[in-house]
Amino acid sequence: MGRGRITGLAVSDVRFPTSLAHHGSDAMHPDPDYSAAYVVLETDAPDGLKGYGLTFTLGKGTEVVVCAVNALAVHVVNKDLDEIIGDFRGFYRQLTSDGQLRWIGPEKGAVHLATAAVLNAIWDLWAKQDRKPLWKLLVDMDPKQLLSCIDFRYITDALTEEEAYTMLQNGLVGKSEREEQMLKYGYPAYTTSCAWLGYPDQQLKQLCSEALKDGWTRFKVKVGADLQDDIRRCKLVREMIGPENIMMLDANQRWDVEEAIEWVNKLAEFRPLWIEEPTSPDDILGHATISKALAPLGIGVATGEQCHNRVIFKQFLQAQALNFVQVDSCRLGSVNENLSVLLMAKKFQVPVCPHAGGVGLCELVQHLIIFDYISVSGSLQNRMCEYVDHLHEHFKYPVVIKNASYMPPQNIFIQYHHESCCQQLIRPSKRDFFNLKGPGWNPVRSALCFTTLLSGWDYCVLLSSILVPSILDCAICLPLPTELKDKVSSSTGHRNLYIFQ
Ligand SMILES: C[C@H](O)[C@@H](O)CC(=O)C(=O)O
Ligand SMILES: [Mg+2]
Repeated sequence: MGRGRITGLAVSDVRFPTSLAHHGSDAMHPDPDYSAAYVVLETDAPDGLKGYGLTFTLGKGTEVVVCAVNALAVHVVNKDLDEIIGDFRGFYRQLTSDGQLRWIGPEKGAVHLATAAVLNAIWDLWAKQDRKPLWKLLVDMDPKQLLSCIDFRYITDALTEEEAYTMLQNGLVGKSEREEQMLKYGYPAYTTSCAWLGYPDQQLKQLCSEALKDGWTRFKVKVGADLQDDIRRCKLVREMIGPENIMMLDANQRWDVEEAIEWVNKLAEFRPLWIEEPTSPDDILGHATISKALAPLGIGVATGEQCHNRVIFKQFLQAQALNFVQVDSCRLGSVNENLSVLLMAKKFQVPVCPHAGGVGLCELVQHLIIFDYISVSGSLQNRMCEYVDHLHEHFKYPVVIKNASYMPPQNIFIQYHHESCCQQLIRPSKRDFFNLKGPGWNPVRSALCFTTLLSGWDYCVLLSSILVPSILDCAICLPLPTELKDKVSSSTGHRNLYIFQ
């Protein structure tokens, strides 16, 4: 029996007000609202099978990506899944080389983010129909079929399909032992959740202390806005984690090239393993200059979360401009394009340490990096996957972290979205409401907040009663306090902030 047909595509603009608690804040994104353009593909399968995919955004602009997803729908709806999977490279090109849409790309920007969300949902369907988690679908896949999903256009001067095939064949040696190892110990991770730039020192110290108790040994610290603040916070973290544990820095594209070199030299005393995104993600030669200048200090350069396609990564690798490849599972053209970057990184012998600072990114990228270890890199040396501790409760199969490692998902599904979860995704949990409090919240203020909903309010947040939390789940419409309203509207950029549908 065939895999059926895609009969419908729905896309939601889902936002979480993480900026109000400074979660995810950095030197260039002080107020991120972790958000997603969330795609649901319906099929004519008798069991009503659906595919779920997302791409990650920071709030404003999600509506643009949603429009782009709808613009791509013409290539997706009424398509036969067997045809897609049977020529996945061709389907990838249909989405990325639409004769008109490519003009607002190509393979970058909102259309490429939208392509990622749609293709992630296709991979979700494939994994579900084969009743395997995505990592296992990829590990078990015949190398020729795996390569048939990749568009090698523009990268054959760095990696040919034949070279990639040889790599995958070589990767068969020791594969089952590495799979056993992953099932037993998981994939090593590092945490960014202790040291977002907007966190006060007290919160940073408390989170570091908790993370150390939980077994974390690798910590990423946000830097780049103020040198003295960076020195103070890096000193604090290094003192908390001790000389043996690993620290990384992340400047989120804040500096010019020379400025980056000078600034990192002044933070070298804290012995960071890498400086992440020291300058523009478009400046490949700039990264090469920084990498060369910092090499004598033993500080590597990492980048990738805003590198929009395989061609950029190809040039970073060819120019020896980075020491750590940080693929973003939802920015590149889904699994298809991520595979090409994993294979190029292997060829250039540069470790992949994926980006995962965003809603849903951990849930997806764990599959890619576990596959990478088992079937491509075969090494854990200088390799680790980012973990951030935000919003996992909204996923039907949230990531499982044990001893600071990603445990391979065992469920048959791709583990990151399910319809009931979709409702949750659209509906922040009480925890998100409490996050809405931001610093200085107290029960008195929440009590003052209680008023009946006046019609015409632009902003409201439906939430269960916070007087008797988790018992009375009656939804009470509440107006947001003015200062919160201003902050939220400034972060969302449009007047009608509604978090529910
Ligand atoms: C705005 C995002 O939270 C960003 O700071 C994440 C990031 O750079 C990372 O996780 O690395
Ligand atoms: Mg980063």
